[in-house]
Amino acid sequence: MIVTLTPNPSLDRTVEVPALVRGAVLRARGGRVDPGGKGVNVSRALAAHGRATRAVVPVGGAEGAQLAALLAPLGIEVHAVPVTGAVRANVAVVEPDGTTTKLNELGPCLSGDEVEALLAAAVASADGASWLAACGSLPPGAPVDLYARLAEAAHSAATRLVVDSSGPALLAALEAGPDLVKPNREELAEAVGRPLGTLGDVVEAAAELVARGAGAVLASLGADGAVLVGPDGATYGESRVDRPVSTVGAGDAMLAGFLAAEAGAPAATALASALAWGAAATCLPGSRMPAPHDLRPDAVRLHERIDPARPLEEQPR
Ligand SMILES: Nc1ncnc2c1ncn2[C@@H]1O[C@H](COP(=O)(O)OP(=O)(O)OP(=O)(O)O)[C@@H](O)[C@H]1O
Ligand SMILES: O=P(O)(O)OC[C@@]1(O)O[C@H](CO)[C@@H](O)[C@@H]1O
Repeated sequence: MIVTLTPNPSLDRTVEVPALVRGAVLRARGGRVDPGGKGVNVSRALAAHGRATRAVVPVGGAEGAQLAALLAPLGIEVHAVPVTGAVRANVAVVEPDGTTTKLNELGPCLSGDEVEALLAAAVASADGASWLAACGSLPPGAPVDLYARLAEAAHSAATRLVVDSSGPALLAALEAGPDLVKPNREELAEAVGRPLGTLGDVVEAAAELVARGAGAVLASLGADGAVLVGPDGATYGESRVDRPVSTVGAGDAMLAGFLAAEAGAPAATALASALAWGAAATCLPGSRMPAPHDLRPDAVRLHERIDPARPLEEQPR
């Protein structure tokens, strides 16, 4: 069983437009609504592969009811923690070349009691699980050390903790010694306080997070692939996709692929699985999560040695 905690889930509305024009009224050509939030997506990807997963989420308002309704048929055990505020609605505006602009709401303000109820639900759910994946931004009202507070409970239940977050929540979690963190390039750069222009920069930054408390770092690099840095060194691979349809949730699919393969597997096998799931997600609309028939193991290439001077693609500003 893999348990996910998404303290700030969302209804993800994807809107397709001919071109994004500031200040204009844009008529959508198509769209879709997905249940969202990073941990929810990890659970969706695992469930699409027939893996047992439980998603712990706060649920409130009409959006919360819709989120629960969208999750109900997916084969995910949902542990809904009732909250007063409404679950947020995030919008992704997609242009024909796949360029995606995301508008993420702040999320509802949780009361102290609601935060404690969410933490208690995550701790109880994680008992006996192989992994607890604590993912995404924290809603207003949640303390910055929310993920850090999970570490002790997870470890005393012999459950491994992976944290996929950014900014102060990621920094606070590092100090608590999570087994794994999954920053993307921007989040890793922010955590070490310097830009990352080459693969060597990424490996160095990931090693710094290991030195600061993480058991291992799975750094996702968009079109440049991913690096896994742990006690046994660094492994690098990439997954080439000709025309990505939507990269929203690709990092979540990738983390799910890693966790699904990880039990007892060598680091390279888990990384290859992560890359195959991540690449598959980029070929699907909105934040649709890949099923086994969507996987693209042929797109994955693991590198025997890492070229530290290899430049990374220009990062969009
Ligand atoms: N343009 C692309 N071409 C090929 N693979 C991609 C591309 N973008 C993403 N991927 C795959 O998806 C993985 C995750 O991508 P990325 O680093 O963008 O994650 P992320 O920023 O955490 O995404 P999100 O927050 O939307 O889930 C990459 O490591 C790679 O395997
Ligand atoms: O605002 P956060 O919590 O950082 O990210 C939320 C989000 O952008 O992440 C997922 C894609 O990874 C989407 O389902 C969701 O809308």
